[in-house]
Amino acid sequence: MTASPLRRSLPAHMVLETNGHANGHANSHMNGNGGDHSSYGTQKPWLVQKFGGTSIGKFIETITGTIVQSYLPTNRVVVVCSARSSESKSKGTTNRLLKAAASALVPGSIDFIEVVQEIRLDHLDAAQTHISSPDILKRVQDEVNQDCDRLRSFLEAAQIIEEISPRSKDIIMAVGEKLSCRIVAGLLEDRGVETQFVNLENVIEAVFDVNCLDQNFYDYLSRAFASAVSKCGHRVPVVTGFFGSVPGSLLTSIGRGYTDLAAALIAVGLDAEELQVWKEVDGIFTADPRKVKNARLLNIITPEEASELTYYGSEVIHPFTMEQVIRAQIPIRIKNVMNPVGAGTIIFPDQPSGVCTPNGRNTPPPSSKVLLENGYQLDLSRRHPTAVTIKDNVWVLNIHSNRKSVSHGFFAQIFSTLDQYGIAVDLISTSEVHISMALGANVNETEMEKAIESLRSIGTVDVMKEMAILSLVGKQMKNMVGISGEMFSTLAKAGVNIEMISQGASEINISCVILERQAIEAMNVIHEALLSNVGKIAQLHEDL
Ligand SMILES: Nc1ncnc2c1ncn2[C@@H]1O[C@H](COP(=O)(O)OP(=O)(O)O)[C@@H](O)[C@H]1O
Ligand SMILES: N[C@@H](CC(=O)OP(=O)(O)O)C(=O)O
Repeated sequence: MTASPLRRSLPAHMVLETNGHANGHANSHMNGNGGDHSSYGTQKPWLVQKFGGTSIGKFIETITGTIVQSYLPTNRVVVVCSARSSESKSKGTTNRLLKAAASALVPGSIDFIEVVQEIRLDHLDAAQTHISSPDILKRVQDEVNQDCDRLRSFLEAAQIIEEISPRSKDIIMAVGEKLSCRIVAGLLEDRGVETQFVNLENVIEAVFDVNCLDQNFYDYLSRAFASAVSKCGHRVPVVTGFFGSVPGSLLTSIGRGYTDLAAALIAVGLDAEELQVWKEVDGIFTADPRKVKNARLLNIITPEEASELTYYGSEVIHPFTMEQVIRAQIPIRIKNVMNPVGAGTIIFPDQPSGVCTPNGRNTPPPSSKVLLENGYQLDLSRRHPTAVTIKDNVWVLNIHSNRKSVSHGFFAQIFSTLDQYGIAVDLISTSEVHISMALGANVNETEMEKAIESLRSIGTVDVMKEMAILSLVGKQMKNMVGISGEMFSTLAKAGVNIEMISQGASEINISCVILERQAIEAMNVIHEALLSNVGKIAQLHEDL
């Protein structure tokens, strides 16, 4: 066990040396006394902590006064910040910045000036409220004012040229993470922790093809990020979760929630012992705890399960995060800023022993065993589903081919049309002349209508809106005879009409499309039947 009150020990193999191969370039700025490259603490393992925007907005005192500090005796901590949201993400700084960008494009509009001022005041107010040292406060205020002045000039220039490219939008969005880091670093300094502000905005120097954001790209990023972070010496790096310049733009290529990925890549580059994603929920539950009263906290979950859950509605962590960290065999732990002593949920692979990691290291035996030996009460061998999730706001498209002959080319035409309008398909079910697709309606409605119009040249198209995808996820489900039968008969008994079924594309997920208005009820009955009494369910499958 380590000295920290908040964490339990991790397997010895996860305590690793500092990365020696980082070769990226950092645009880091000194905060305070400058960098110290002394060897202080170099033996301590790296721990990467990512804090979401609403956590920084609401719980900055706990983060800077308790959470970060409690790990300093045992770890070299890296703090990665999202843009602040003082109420909810929808009213947060990133959304305000995107609103300002849109308003700057309206000729003659001065709304963006007001938005910049709101952002400025929000951050100045946070600094004033929480920082007691006049010197530190003055420095943070100057930094906030400078960032906001630059932002305003940038938006004014954009209005003159009447253009905001995807790259410019990224530059605008980056201000959110910079301001957030200024405040967090200032508060930590105020509480006696030496910090260094690290801006990842200009770290990517190599040119990558937008169509080729492959593993080489992510490996490059993790090296570059680690290089920037490891220049901080004994200071705690406070790192912008924004990183640029991603080919095709960060917003388009990675999407919102990119800070999780930044933290994951830093953890990989530093060979960290753990990546902690701090949220306002105790971890990953058997169902959304806001919607299912009896949802249980899961102490461990595999990355595959976590990915399925995030893609299908339980967006606890950005889906790209898992693969990167897991490739490097680094556990991810979801923890709650409102309950820092809680163990959280650990996301960790259950690969067989002796698997070689990409850097050639021979990994020790499977995680659950190793973790158990080290004091965790974890078990990945559950013989019941792991969780149920719903994704709302889904559209279903049923297309019936108007061809009278063989159907080749039918699917190709459909997918090229969807591609043209940037529409992603969540679920699919087909016959030779018929296709049903569930589409996550995060797409632009106008684009969707245009795509549907275009698809009508291929066949008859029926559209159903206000649908939801219900997914039952579990690593062990492939071995559970009759589980889909139980799922669908449970739904039938509750009077839930099933529009479409998809099973088999992923061995660990059974999904169906239902009416959105029945989604919460459906999730609750499935939870009650298949996830509440897990002892009984396991026994049932043992008997089968
Ligand atoms: N299976 C699940 N386990 C935990 N949280 C879930 C799950 N499904 C959905 N959620 C929701 O995801 C949200 C994630 O936590 P939160 O920190 O509040 O989000 P954000 O970082 O987006 O502000 C929670 O509000 C929770 O209700
Ligand atoms: N600020 C960004 C990045 C992010 O990761 O946010 P959060 O960690 O609060 O989900 C966004 O709003 O998308």
